[in-house]
Amino acid sequence: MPDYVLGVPRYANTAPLYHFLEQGDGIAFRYGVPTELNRWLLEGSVDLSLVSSYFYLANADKLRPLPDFSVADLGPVYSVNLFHTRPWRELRSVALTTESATSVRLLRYLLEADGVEPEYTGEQGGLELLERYDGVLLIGDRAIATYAGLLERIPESVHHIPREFTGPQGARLWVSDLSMQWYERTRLPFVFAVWATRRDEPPPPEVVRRLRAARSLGLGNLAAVAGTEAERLGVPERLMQHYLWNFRYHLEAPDRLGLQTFARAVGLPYPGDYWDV
Ligand SMILES: C=C(O[C@@H]1C=C(C(=O)O)C=C[C@H]1O)C(=O)O
Repeated sequence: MPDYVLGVPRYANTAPLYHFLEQGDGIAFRYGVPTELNRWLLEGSVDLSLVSSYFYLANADKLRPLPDFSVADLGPVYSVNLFHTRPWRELRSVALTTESATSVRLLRYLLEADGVEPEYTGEQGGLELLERYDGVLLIGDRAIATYAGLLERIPESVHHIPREFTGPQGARLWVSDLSMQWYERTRLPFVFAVWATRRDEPPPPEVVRRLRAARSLGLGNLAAVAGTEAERLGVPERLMQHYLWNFRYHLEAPDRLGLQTFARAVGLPYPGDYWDV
């Protein structure tokens, strides 16, 4: 039998889900950025994948999620950030990460809601893009590493997260956390990703059992996961721990409501049907 292929973004924020999942015994991983994984799942080159929530919603006629897995947050996420050198309401040009489907759509929604309509350009890169754009949207490892690089010291509490910095050439640099903005508008969690399969290919229960066991181990040993990821990214371990314990990995009722509210916000249907597994 060929291996059952899991699509995994190699991001610190997903590591608690797969750090303790062994490849082998019928399971293989394929790593990619979310936009690649989205495509691979539809094309059939992965079988069960973490996919961008927006991509799932836009393709809900073809995809179906697991009932109890998410990459979500209530309030700040720290790694889905618009870094900008002009105030939010005065943005004219924004460079968008090409790694994400969800955060790109979320940013557009949030800016439109405030009557802001900059020109958007897909770009790969980091803060150096601010030489050419008023803002740059980053997600995942690049976003958390960039944010960590700006911090002078590690905040002691989630209530003390600096949002204003001095950027290149002494200019003001703002960091807008999109999940926090979503929370301020809706008071709901924001779901960034779900595990999904194609609708005609139910997930094998044994694979789901192994995923759940791996998540239990990952969350139960978060310090170990954070240590590995902090070293990989070169960010302080305490910051990585703080970052990871803030995620919601279980797609609970408030997360589903957040997902449904996001669907409505962007004009997509919310099927709300999950695998019974
Ligand atoms: C919160 C994040 O979650 C990720 C964001 C995704 C997206 O925007 O498409 C997809 C997978 C998640 O792991 C992040 O990477 O910062």
